[in-house]
Amino acid sequence: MASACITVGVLALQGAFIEHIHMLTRIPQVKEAIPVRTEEQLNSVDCLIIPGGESTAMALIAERCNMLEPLRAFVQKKPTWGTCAGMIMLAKEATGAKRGGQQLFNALDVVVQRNQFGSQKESFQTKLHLPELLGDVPFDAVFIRAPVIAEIKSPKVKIVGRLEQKHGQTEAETAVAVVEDHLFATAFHPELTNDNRLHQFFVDMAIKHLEQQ
Ligand SMILES: NC(=O)CC[C@H](N)C(=O)O
Repeated sequence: MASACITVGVLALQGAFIEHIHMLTRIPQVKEAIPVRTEEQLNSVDCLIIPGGESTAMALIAERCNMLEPLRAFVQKKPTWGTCAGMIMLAKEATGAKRGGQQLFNALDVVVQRNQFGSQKESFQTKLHLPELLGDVPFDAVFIRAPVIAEIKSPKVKIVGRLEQKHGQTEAETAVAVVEDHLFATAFHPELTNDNRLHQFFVDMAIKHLEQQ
């Protein structure tokens, strides 16, 4: 595959997908960034971003559109980045899920805790260092009713970002960004800043993974 041309899909069933598409238009290696709502669109992309929003709603819509199984199959193999609600969807397990449980895409071998910081008004912005991904320059991370990684279930999961300060009940050092093989997950919303370095990281990661296939 020529490394200057991948098609990135952004799951567009619910949530902040437009913002991701705007960020991706600034990445030179992205040939096209498309909203994904159908199986046909999913089959046409090289990698996928699952945006923030509301994971319970996203799961219900995915089920209603017959997208649950195609998405589960996709994320097993293809590079995928889940942000906030997208991170919850990517996980194998979520605590604080709605009563009766909620459908997940079951790929990332972690337990996520939903709504770790409380309600919308407990949203906050904080600087995070992600040294393996971004070197020394911190990233302004926006947390909106955000989850955290509560438990890591496999040695393949690498923590690449941790909270630097305590927030309410949540301790400093809590994991908020992880990589596992072809999967990347962040508890915050990188598409709501002007900083596209994490989008660049994901595109580079996806290209590397696809070249190894
Ligand atoms: N900003 C977000 O994506 C919030 C996630 C939401 N609290 C959920 O459980 O799905």
